[in-house]
Amino acid sequence: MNLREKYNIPANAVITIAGTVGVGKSTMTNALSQSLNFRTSYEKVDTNPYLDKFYDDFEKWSFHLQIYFLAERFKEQKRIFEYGGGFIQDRSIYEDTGIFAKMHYDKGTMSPTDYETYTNLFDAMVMTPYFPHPDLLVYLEGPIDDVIGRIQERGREMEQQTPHTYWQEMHGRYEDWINNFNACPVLRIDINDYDLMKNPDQVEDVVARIGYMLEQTSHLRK
Ligand SMILES: Nc1ncnc2c1ncn2[C@@H]1O[C@H](COP(=O)(O)OP(=O)(O)O)[C@@H](O)[C@H]1O
Ligand SMILES: Nc1ncnc2c1ncn2[C@H]1C[C@H](O)[C@@H](COP(=O)(O)O)O1
Repeated sequence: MNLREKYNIPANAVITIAGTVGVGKSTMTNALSQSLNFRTSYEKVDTNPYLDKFYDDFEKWSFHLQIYFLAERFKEQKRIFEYGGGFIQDRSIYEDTGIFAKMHYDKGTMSPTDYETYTNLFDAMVMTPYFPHPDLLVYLEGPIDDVIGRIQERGREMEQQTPHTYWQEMHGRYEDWINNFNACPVLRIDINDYDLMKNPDQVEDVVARIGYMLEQTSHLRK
């Protein structure tokens, strides 16, 4: 019996992994998709035509980048729907508006007009009864120093050169955001409770918790 069957996880479940930059979403996405035999939906960083420019000049590029991410995530959402689920998604669409766009607007690096245009578009596309929400959002959290350590270790130059205050601000915002998030059920995971790099077998604990959480919230899907 595979782990998906062992922990009663429906074959059509859609599980999204959320959390701040560098916290370990892609690593978790990869581990879960392998153990559940699910498809993946990754954020494509290397082919993003705006990301480098954005880190170089937030003010100039934040609107372009948000529109790009929104289009990419919406296409992915469609793909997940067309396959009928069975996906692990690396980052949720909710973080684009709830964390990134809002933070840049609040900090003055996205203009009020651009922010309004973006949020209008986001709400029209996503906040409708037709938009399928994930069955579960797995939220990865951990101390800011660990997160910054991982960003440095991963080695994306644009992120390494970004001041630590940017990541600290984001980290604080994530805590507030998740405490108020209610679009779908949430499973919170402390990154120091697992080390999937050193002990890949620990993914079974995560799968067990996901199975339990999906069972507890199954009435929401019927
Ligand atoms: N459990 C872990 N322990 C130690 N390092 C980790 C762990 N999970 C991820 N990492 C490392 O942290 C960095 C960021 O991980 P990644 O999965 O790319 O994060 P995200 O997708 O959230 O930005 C990578 O260098 C990765 O190898
Ligand atoms: N919506 C976004 N706005 C700005 N920057 C974003 C957004 N979504 C992702 N990013 C950035 C943050 C990182 O530099 C890369 C990839 O994120 P990661 O958390 O490492 O998967 O894209």
